[in-house]
This record gives sequence, structure tokens and C-alpha cells, in this order.
Amino acid sequence: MKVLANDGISQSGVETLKNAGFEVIVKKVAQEQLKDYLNENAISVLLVRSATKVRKDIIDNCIHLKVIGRGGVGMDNIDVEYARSKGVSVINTPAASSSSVAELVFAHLFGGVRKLYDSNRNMPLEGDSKFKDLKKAYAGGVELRGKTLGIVGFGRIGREVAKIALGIGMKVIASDKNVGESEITLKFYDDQSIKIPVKTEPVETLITKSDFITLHVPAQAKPVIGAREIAKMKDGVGIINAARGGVLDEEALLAAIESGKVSFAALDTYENEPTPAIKLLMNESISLSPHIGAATNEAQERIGIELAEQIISILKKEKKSM
Ligand SMILES: O=C(O)[C@H](O)COP(=O)(O)O
Repeated sequence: MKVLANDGISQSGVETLKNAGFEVIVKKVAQEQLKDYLNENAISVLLVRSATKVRKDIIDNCIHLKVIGRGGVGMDNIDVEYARSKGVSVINTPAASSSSVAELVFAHLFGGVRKLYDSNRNMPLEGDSKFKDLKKAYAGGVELRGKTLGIVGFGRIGREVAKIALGIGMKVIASDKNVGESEITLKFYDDQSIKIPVKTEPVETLITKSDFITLHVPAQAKPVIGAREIAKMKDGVGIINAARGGVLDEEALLAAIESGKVSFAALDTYENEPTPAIKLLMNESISLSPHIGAATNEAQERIGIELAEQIISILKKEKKSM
């Protein structure tokens, strides 16, 4: 059987599939040519990340397709229910990238409170007077220790974020539609662990109490954080979106940065991907990254192997039942 990994897959994922007898093609076929390519090459398994869209036209017209695999969490680029209704299995790897995304959130947070993303760009070539000016300009950073982090969405990624936050002495409030009182487990090097209760509050309360707010919810039809929510936040709040473009209203964010209500923001995901609004890209108060939350070597390694193992198991079962 043939597998096309259209947005890439780790080498160990490729090896695992090859060892199970699959032919694996790792190449990027343009969206417009994908349907024809899948048919002409009799592809049974299509692997994607977020870049390739797998909509009804592909599902309806690709007669060999048995499995669509999403290497990652969000499946908003796939018509999941439709594919399943047509007998095509759809899988993802919901746990494999949680710590990578959580660490990226903190890369942005640590950098944000010292404006490192901006000072990196502005370090002087023109002698010590400029250096002294910049030393003044970038003073006034704040510590994260003791501050309150509001985590909107307390699934796997939100919980990893909470662990790091607690580890550096932040206070944590979480909100999630499925969580009542909650706790997380911190593990230590010698396999000991402790459970820490995390206070959960409705989003409306969380936004009023947090110094920093980070979003970890799936793609939504409407923003979770817009002008109305930002107005209720503390003055000088910092906001991080490494979840999905559209869960944070970008126009409202820009207006709140302009007014000083929001002191800084960090974005890894954008309403318009892969071409984020220029106003965001040029803003001095926004720390930016190009949707790389899951893009560590370790996460991609786990994702590749997990995808391969799931595919092998699904197609083995199918073979047996024939
Ligand atoms: O949903 C996800 O898993 C992340 O947003 C990562 O997306 P990517 O695989 O396209 O980097």
C-alpha cells in the first residue's frame, strides 16, 4: 500500500511504515494537483500537517483513500466527519506535541516580558551612546514569578503550560468547558510526583484576574478573545496565541496594543496563514513565530512514530476483516 506524506514525516515514521511493508512517498504535491496525484498513484494513506487541506472533493474523488492521518492536534484542515461517514479513517496525534507547544509559549513569555524579540532587532552598530540609550529603552522588564497566568483551554497543552508556570513560581488559573476542580501532576527525576490543584474559573472571571493569558482551545467559528473580553482584562496584560488564528481577534488586539491596554502579545498562529496581516508583522509589541508550536525534533519524532503505528494497526485490522 502507498502512503503520501504531503507535509513531511520524521524519518523514524518512514522507517516504521516501510518495515511494515508500506511504500512511503514524502513529497509536497500542490493542493490543486493533490486529487489527481492520489488517484494516479493509488495512494491509500494521506498524511498531512496543517498546510494541506483535505476537503470533501478529495474524500469523494480519491477512490483508493483509506486513511487520512494528521500529524499533530488540530484537524480543522480536514472534513473529519464527512471522511468518516464515507468509511475513510481519520487519525491524529493529540498528545505528541503538548510539551513543545507549552515550551514555545514560555519562549514567547520570557522574551515578551523583557522585549527580547525587539531588542534582538535593535542592538546597535553605532557605538556606546546608542547602547546606553537602548539599555534605558529596554529597562522596565517584569518578572513572571508571582504573576498570574490565565490558561484558556485546559486540555493536554494547557496542562503542560500549567506545569511550567507552576515550576517558575507563577500562579495559575484555568478555564475549560469540561473541567470542574482540577489538578495536575508534576513529575521529578527520581519518578516521584506531586499533585497540584489548579483553580478553574469561567473565562469571564479568568480574564479579569490574569496578568498573562494564553489560549489553548481548538479552532472556533468566533473569537474567544475579542474587544469585549480585552476591555475586562487588567491594564498591561500580555496575551499569547499559539492555538489557532481566529480564536483571538487580531483587529481588537492591535487596537488594545495601540491604546496601551495590552502591553505585549505573542502569536504563533494567525487568522491568515500563511500570510499574516502586515500590521501584526510590523508591530513592535508583538513577538512572532511562524506556527512552530509542534515543530521540535522531539515532537515530530513522536508524531511520525505514533502516526505510523496507528496506520499499521488500522490497516491490519481492515485486512483481517476482509
Ligand atoms: O494542531 C497542531 O498540531 C499544531 O498547530 C501544529 O500544526 P503543524 O503540524 O502544521 O505545525
